[in-house]
Amino acid sequence: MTTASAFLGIDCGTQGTKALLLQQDGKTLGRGYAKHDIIERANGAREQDPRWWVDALKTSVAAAMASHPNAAVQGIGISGQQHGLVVLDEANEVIRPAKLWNDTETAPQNEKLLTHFGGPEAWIERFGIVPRTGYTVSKLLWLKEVEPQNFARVRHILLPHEYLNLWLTGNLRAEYGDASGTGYFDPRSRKWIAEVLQWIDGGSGQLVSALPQLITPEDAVGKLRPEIADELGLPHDCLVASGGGDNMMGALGTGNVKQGVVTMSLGTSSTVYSYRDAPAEDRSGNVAPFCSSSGGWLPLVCTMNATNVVTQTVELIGSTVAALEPALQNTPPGADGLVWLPFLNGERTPDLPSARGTLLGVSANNYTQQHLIRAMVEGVSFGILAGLELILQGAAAQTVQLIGGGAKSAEWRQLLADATGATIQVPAEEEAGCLGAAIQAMYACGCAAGDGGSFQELADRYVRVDDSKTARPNPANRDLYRAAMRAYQDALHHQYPETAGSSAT
Ligand SMILES: Nc1ncnc2c1ncn2[C@@H]1O[C@H](COP(=O)(O)OP(=O)(O)O)[C@@H](O)[C@H]1O
Ligand SMILES: O=C(CO)[C@@H](O)[C@H](O)COP(=O)(O)O
Repeated sequence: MTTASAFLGIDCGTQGTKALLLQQDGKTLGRGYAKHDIIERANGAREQDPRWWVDALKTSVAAAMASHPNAAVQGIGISGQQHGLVVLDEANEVIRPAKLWNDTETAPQNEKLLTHFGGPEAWIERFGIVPRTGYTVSKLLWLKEVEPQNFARVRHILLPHEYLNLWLTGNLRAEYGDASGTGYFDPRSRKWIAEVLQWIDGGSGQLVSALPQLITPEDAVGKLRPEIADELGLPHDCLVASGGGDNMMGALGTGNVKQGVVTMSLGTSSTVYSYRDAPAEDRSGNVAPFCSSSGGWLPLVCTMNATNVVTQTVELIGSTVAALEPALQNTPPGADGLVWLPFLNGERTPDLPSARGTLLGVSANNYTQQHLIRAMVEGVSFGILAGLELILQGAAAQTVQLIGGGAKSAEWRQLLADATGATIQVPAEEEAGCLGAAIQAMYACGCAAGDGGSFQELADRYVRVDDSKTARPNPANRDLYRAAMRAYQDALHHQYPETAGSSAT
């Protein structure tokens, strides 16, 4: 009897790493999870040591393999939080903790980069992207200015999923999707922007020579290093796919590989994205013009404050995420006038890297824990719903695939359905980043090509909706949410007048 092939999809998110062991027939064989620490400083620094991700990968893979230690794992795909800067010396050793996608300490450096090359319009014309604080590029300039000794030691620059691929295979590689979030990669031509890197390193060539080799998202990075295969208990011929950014892998895992599909993720960040056959061009920088990891593009809007705000709020009131359900049931849309701008650590969209949170409209009749929870969920939601409008370019939302930790909340799903008028669907595989990474591993191993297939064919085979979680809009609530969203926008413009008139709000 031949053993069925299996694939590992691993998602290194901000709060933790998840592993999914999937049999080729679609059966889930196991899952694992390991939490990450995060270094947070009041100046906006958000950092993690890349070696923590390796430890979390080992723990989560061990848990996923626990009940099938002899699974015939043919391929691995790694999905990773985007934009983090991993810097390595000539021995491939980590020089300092990685500054993450939600680090706002580098806002001054981002401003310098924008200005030096002529502002947002000029960036779009010349490079196809407007860098926002959080993208990798400002972290490089920050390192040069603030830690010159560390900068001088840099020989390799990698993103989080690329670092894990290096650990697995020994190979330094990048693929288009995640590379397109660096700010030094032109998403139109799919080439590195040497000019920007040369300005940062003063023309020494240090940074260009530190770039990993680019491969297509269909290519593999290589085979597991034998000692790593032994440590993880995996076959020596197991292939490591290119992997990619967590949003690109989330797209594969939600069937977002053709035009018209919309995915929203409520993780530490909230994101909304929709596959396109042509590059996006948004001169404001609100819509990130990223490449997809399926041959096209993935315009995306990201806010920096989502389930991190949920976690901190429920902890503050000595509760758990279960508190969301009664709070949303027992309070009306608009939270009786309580508005929360949830910018705990600055914001990317709207472009307010130095912003902090604001509670407005506190009164005797809304000063309750349940109102606070509703105002928090509404604040997080209304921010990303403004992004949904940008992604849809004026079209009405019909159906949205909802993923990430927040998708677990039935009342939050209903709020999104009522506020948008769209049907909110949740994929049967909640860990869409893991599924997307496993799908990519299957692709790299020829599981689709063998059938003359494509990512679309694999998505058709493996992506399912969990109908029991579908939320349909209640028209009775639409006007209430319209008013609540207007109140949120008014509060935003009041607090941050520079956002008035911006399309991201
Ligand atoms: N039932 C729930 N309702 C609302 N939020 C939830 C629920 N379950 C988990 N979460 C939130 O989701 C978070 C994890 O989201 P996740 O998408 O895994 O984040 P990341 O990928 O950034 O690590 C948790 O920390 C928690 O705040
Ligand atoms: O910065 C972005 C997208 O541009 C974030 O979406 C990160 O990719 C982090 O993702 P999560 O940890 O929230 O899943």
